[in-house]
Amino acid sequence: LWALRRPEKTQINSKNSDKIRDINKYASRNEVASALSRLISEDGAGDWPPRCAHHDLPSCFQPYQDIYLELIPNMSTAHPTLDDEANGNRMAEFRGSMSKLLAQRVNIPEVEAALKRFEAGDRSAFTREAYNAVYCCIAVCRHAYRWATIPVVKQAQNEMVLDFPRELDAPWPYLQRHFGLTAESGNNTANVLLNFDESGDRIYKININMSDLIKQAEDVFFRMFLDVEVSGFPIYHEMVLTIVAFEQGRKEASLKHLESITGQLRELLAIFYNNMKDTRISRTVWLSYVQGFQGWGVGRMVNGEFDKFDGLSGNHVLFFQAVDAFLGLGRYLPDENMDRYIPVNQRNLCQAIKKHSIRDKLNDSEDSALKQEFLKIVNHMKVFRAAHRTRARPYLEHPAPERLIMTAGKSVLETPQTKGFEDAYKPLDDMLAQRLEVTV
Ligand code: HEM
Repeated sequence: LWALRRPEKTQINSKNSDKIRDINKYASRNEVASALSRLISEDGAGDWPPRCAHHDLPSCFQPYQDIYLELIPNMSTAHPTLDDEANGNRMAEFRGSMSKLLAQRVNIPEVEAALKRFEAGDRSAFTREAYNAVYCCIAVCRHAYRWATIPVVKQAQNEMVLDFPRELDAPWPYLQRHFGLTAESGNNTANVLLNFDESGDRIYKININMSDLIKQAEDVFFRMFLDVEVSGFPIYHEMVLTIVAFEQGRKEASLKHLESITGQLRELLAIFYNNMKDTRISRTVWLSYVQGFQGWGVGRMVNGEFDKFDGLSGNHVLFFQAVDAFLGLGRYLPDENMDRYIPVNQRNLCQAIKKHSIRDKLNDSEDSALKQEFLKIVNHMKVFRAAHRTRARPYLEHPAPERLIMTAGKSVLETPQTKGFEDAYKPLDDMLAQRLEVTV
């Protein structure tokens, strides 16, 4: 019956409507507009950031949401212990309860049949916004099972391969195929961007019964990533207009659009400057309570070699990839990581932006105003990268004796040979320094 009640919405009904119409108008003539239009209609379910129908899940997926919401209050503890056995017991208990409830309530053949119908193009089964909600839900359930206790503890970090309940494995390949990704872990789109409903409330929180300090750190941290894409959208629109105007020889108009990007970029980066600080996101709790859930660090043996997947990183964020492409800079992530963690429509958008980047077509004498404007954007990005580098470190440096040194995006950094934080963190800090250096 629910199939009858949920026709796919094609109508655009958001504050972005005018811009979306504009983008669609250029889509047949311009590759960047076409890639953006596709991202909006497919991954975004008609908008960007993507729409997500968390309160309207197809019935066979409802148990996953119920189980997450039922179990998650038990996941965090205010008193992490260094006792390996006690931690092992906590993990076993959480995983045991989750496996049991999933087995009792989820009907795997129904789940797979619904995903198969969607894959075959049948949108009567569920809408794109419901599909987005399913993606987020299964991804966060997998991450909850992966860590089983927050703060993340060494026992979980030391696992190399982890068997997931069938209910969590069966839908994953369909979802990853749909978004054009290969990782067994979640990613910034699945776990963070899609984790908001239409009113902007975050659905799958991590620390339910913890202190206000922890809850605020969690809320503010994840909200930043949504807000970056909210402010990013009008910039993507202006990127299209800058490129289209330039390609049509309307350089004055192109400059106006570029100037608009510079102004909006300043506001977007303020989201980062205003929030990534101790008073908003406490350094005393971020590492232990906020970051760990989004890590991964397990994998599988492939042809005798261990293949490990990583968790989430700011490097997944579409906006920064798009700006780099617009500036004509090389990519930060290697191909393998793009294919694993970045949805294909986001990859294609950045590729189209890079291909049509107008910066290297500018002529010294005629286009100096455009050149100058691009330099302003470069400077904003340099300031962001320098600030990100100095602000990230104290969060990662904070003591968390229950765990090994780890970032969510690069997994455990520590080996028996590692000599403390400096030593473990150096390669990552070097990557950030290197990225700052190539931002020219
Ligand atoms: C406490 C919070 C944060 C920490 C500890 C942190 C740490 C790091 C580290 C170590 C890297 C390099 C390794 C990697 O690629 O994964 C990185 C990359 C990156 N992070 Fe963060 N990050 C934080 C928050 C953020 C936020 C809020 C954003 C954006 C809204 C962000 C955006 C990026 C980007 C775009 C990169 C790729 C490198 C670049 O483009 O310069 N990070 N982060």
